[in-house]
Amino acid sequence: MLQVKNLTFAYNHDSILRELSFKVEAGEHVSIIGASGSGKSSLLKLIYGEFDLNDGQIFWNDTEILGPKFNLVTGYDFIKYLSQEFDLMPYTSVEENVGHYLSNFFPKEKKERIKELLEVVELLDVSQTKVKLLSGGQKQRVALARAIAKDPKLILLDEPFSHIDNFKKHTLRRKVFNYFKKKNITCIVATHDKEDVLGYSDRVLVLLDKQIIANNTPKNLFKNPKLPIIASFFNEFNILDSYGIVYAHEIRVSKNASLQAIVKQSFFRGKYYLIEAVFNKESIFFEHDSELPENSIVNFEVFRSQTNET
Ligand SMILES: Nc1ncnc2c1ncn2[C@@H]1O[C@H](COP(=O)(O)OP(=O)(O)OP(=O)(O)O)[C@@H](O)[C@H]1O
Repeated sequence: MLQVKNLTFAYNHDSILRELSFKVEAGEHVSIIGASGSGKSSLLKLIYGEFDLNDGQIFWNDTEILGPKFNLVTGYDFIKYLSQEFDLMPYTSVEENVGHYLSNFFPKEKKERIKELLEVVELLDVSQTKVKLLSGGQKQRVALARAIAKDPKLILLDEPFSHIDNFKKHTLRRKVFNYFKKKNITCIVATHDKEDVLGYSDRVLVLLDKQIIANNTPKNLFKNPKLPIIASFFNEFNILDSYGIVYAHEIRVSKNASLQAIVKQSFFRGKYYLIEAVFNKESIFFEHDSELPENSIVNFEVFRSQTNET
């Protein structure tokens, strides 16, 4: 189990993270979300032991994670950290990069393991290619395979699929996250992408103003977003008097409804249109199954299909 106790950290004078405390159970999948600059990457680096804390402690079971003041070599064998820069060996092949930390004593097993890893990240076809010739997305997948090569106990991923195209992203994400669950690898992911969270994360930590302002399941956060920053992670939303935060999918056009708005624009979104309309002199957004004519008046109501939980 990972335990973060009262962590405070500053790069310079002002702290960027203040008195953070949380636990992550073995095998759990936790996401860290928050605006750009809220400290997600820094928190992962601190858990990895890359910096010294100003205050507080981090433990993996009984081992205290210590920074460079106490360790000559950064990091611990049982933790892998995949940063946004991939840190690969450009002039060697994909296979050699992935096998870099694997023992050479058992060449047959090593080869099989590399094959298994390249299957997970879908790179078998470029196994002999030099890394410098790969695209950004392919490099990210090599880095991912290398990070999981020795089955760490804890893996820290910083926006792990950010460079990967949408064709691959869905299957890759499924394969990688399922692999962690199967191997009971604890995983902490800093992400801006709700697709990394929904359906995969057991819990989400929300960073705001240097602190964790929510620590809950994706379902509870989605159903009951207490703050705009949480709602905005999941969908377009509005703040309406007497309702509070209302997602775009919680507004329904209905002839007999009492609220009225004037349509400004319809945006095609695939399965639906996102409609921008003016209500009480402010823009509101809602989902609708067809385009609506500009300047038409629509009656709408707020409906919430799910009961909110805390
Ligand atoms: N090496 C550094 N030295 C000084 N300040 C830094 C350093 N790295 C990050 N910061 C600052 O710390 C704060 C948190 O940065 P961090 O990269 O952890 O945020 P983030 O939430 O991961 O952002 P993003 O989502 O854009 O990756 C920012 O104000 C950033 O400018």
